[in-house]
Amino acid sequence: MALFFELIDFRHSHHQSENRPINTQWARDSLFGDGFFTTGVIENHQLLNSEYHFDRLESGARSLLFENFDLEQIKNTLKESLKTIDKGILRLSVTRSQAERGYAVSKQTQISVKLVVTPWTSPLKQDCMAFFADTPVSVNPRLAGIKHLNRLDNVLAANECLQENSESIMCIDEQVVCGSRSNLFCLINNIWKTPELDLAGIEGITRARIIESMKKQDVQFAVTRVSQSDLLNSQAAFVCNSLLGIWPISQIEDKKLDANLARHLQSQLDFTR
Ligand SMILES: C=C(O[C@@H]1C=C(C(=O)O)C=C[C@H]1N)C(=O)O
Repeated sequence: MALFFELIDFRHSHHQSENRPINTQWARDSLFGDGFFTTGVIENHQLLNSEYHFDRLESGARSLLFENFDLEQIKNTLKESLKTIDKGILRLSVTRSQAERGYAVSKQTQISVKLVVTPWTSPLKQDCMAFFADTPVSVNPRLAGIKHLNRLDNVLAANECLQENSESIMCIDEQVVCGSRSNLFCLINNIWKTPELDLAGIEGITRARIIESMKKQDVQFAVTRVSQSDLLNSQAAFVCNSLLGIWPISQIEDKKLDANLARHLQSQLDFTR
């Protein structure tokens, strides 16, 4: 496949750096993964669980020091955009560009928001077959929890999945953190445990909604350290994300799990995506 080359020569730009037009600035998403995003389901012209998505965007802007981040403008633009879109999958990405090169964020940055909508695809009918990824999850307490644009560890872990209904479980040494594209819960001694995300991983919207439902329904749960041995010896487990909802795991490595216990929880919580 032919390569696509692009040469950008800023040397003779007549614009002073502070007011260089956006199309001649350094786009920091492609250069450094500088930005954050959210992925959600559009139904009846609405972003499902929108408040959770907006909270995530607010948190990402705060954590990555995106000054002058205007969430209200995003909400209004999204509302207008969805007037012509009744159903689909939304990816909303936020990044910034600037005239100066280098890692440091300049005083004059231009924030840009990209909305990409793709057709809705129903989740798989088969249960999830999970395995421990060879790719470790990236550890950084300052970035833990944020759905930032630096997802190469997830990319490599997702590429380890050889079947459509498989999910690779990303770890820090023996500690389970998340799936390549999901969060994880497992049932141990009748307590649903989900890994703490203080060092790595993404605080998923679906994970947050499940925890809230568990609190309301008085289902025993814990946000805690989960070892690979804990998961292998669990009664049941599932992964979740904004597109999958709850996806029961029927096998982790060569250990069979009771996927019906995850389905029972789903009906107990009356949880839909
Ligand atoms: C990476 C995106 O979204 C995440 C990835 C998946 C996936 O790979 O199936 C699904 C939902 C999100 N956790 C994205 O570009 O939307």
